[in-house]
Amino acid sequence: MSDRLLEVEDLVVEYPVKGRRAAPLRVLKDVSVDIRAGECVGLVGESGSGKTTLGRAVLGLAPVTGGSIRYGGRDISHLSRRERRALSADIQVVFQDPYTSLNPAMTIEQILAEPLTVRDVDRAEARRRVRDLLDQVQLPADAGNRLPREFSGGQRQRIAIARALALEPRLIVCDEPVSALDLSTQARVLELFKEIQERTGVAYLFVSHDLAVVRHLSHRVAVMYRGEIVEWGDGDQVTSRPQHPYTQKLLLAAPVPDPVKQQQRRAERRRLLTAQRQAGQPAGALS
Ligand SMILES: Nc1ncnc2c1ncn2[C@@H]1O[C@H](COP(=O)(O)OP(=O)(O)OP(=O)(O)O)[C@@H](O)[C@H]1O
Repeated sequence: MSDRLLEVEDLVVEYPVKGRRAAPLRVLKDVSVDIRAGECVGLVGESGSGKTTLGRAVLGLAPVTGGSIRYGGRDISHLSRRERRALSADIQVVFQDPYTSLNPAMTIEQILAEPLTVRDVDRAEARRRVRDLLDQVQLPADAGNRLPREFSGGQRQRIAIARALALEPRLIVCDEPVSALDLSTQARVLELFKEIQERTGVAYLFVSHDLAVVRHLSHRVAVMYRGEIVEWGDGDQVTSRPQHPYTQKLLLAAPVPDPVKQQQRRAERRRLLTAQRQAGQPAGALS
């Protein structure tokens, strides 16, 4: 049996375009990637490259027009609503914006208990589980009585993570979960993601435009460019010694705290762009 939890093979996602003869917009082109149980796979690429669409396809929220997505060996590319709902205990999501992803009218306890009570967990048990979830994301027990607006961005993202953990999923699609946070909050929330993964063995598909964020967590990394995966492999290899010119540019564009290193990278980036221009290659989106 395969040790793959999720297998995406030759995936194509297309959106219809208005106009009778217009060809559909092909957003993902034969994308193949897989995630093992307990693994973090980072998905990087610039804005519009198709990262979110891949995450949405895994969640059943994007139209799959070719290829397949298998979870635990079962094809989940075209599930009915009922089948998809049953799968939501296994595959969860944390969205980018902690300000819009939590219902502002519900208390934190109601938000965290909802997925449990929908599945007939009794109220006393749900209350116990909510306390445990708050503890897992390092929020105090009395946070349950409060509303989302009473929390900072980082705390709200902790609540969103707790909600995703409520049903003990095996896979969480994390769609830019730290990019709306300031740098020091980002670091703390990333540590939390890491700690949860080590403790629970949950797998992540971790979407980010920021190679530094992905490097911190990912066992393997896939790099997307214009709807295709251009590089895919071991996280250290891809983020430190990338082979594809697009990944090299992505790496060189990442901010570096050390100004000397930053200057070296700028010089290296200029050399790379000049070499590409001389070789007659297109400069690419990052130039
Ligand atoms: N519902 C939709 N209908 C039509 N086109 C769409 C739809 N959703 C996404 N697209 C297009 O698909 C392409 C990829 O978008 P996607 O959001 O997956 O990129 P991304 O890499 O996640 O970018 P970002 O980092 O900005 O979120 C874009 O050109 C986008 O305009």
